[in-house]
Amino acid sequence: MTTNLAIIQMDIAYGDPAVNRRQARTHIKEAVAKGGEVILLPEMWTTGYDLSRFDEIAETLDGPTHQLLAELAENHQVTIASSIAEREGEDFYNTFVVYDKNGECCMKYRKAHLFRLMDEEKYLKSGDQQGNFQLGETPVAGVICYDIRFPEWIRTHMLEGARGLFVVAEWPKSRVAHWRNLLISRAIENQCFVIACNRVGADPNNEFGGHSIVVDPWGTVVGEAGENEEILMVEVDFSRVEAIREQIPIFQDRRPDLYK
Ligand SMILES: O=C(O)CCC(=O)C(=O)O
Repeated sequence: MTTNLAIIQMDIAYGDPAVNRRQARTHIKEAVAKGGEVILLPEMWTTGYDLSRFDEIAETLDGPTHQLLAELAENHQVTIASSIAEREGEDFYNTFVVYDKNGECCMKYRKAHLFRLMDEEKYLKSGDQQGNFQLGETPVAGVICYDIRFPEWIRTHMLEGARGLFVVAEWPKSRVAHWRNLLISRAIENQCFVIACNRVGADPNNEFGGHSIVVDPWGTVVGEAGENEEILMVEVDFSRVEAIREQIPIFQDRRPDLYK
């Protein structure tokens, strides 16, 4: 059975959640009209990296963005995933959330590796839980941007049985070659689908690179966006993962007695 993915590669209005919610609503409706069943938006798409204003613009998990995502997921019977600037008391997190077809938040993952180059560690707290979840019958996982530089963290999710890795990002244009190579490597070494959404446009500090991408468990790029706004549509068959894991059984051949 196949799944239709819609990856919304959008620009983000810096520090303006109301504008971004309006844009996202339009993009999500277009993604649904194109047949998207699982819809992915970029990292912290409501706020961008306006970290010093998080006191004003980050949301609790029942805030307006969450209400919007729950409403759209339920009304259109789709799954919607992305990360949102989360407020909990006086603390802030970069949090991956997934809304299922019932409009329920079925997964919450707080970014584990904070990215110093963009000052995340000065404003945010890191999470310490994994991002595994179920997409219907298929076990998958979600991580955020810089997390993909930590293969051991991705492998930890794969050892729980994940067959797909969803990645949301605000990855700068200057390192798009790293983005592509890291994502392709994570797909090959874990024999899983990698489904990654980056933003485009610029904020006061960075220009962002786009190139949202879907890589299959053999490491082949099966869909890739350019450097402008677009909705990347890709159909995937998660059962391919089993076939490739049988062909080259790396999970059986691991030597955890030699390494973690
Ligand atoms: O690792 C990188 O080069 C980019 C990471 C990043 O932009 C982030 O985690 O927000």
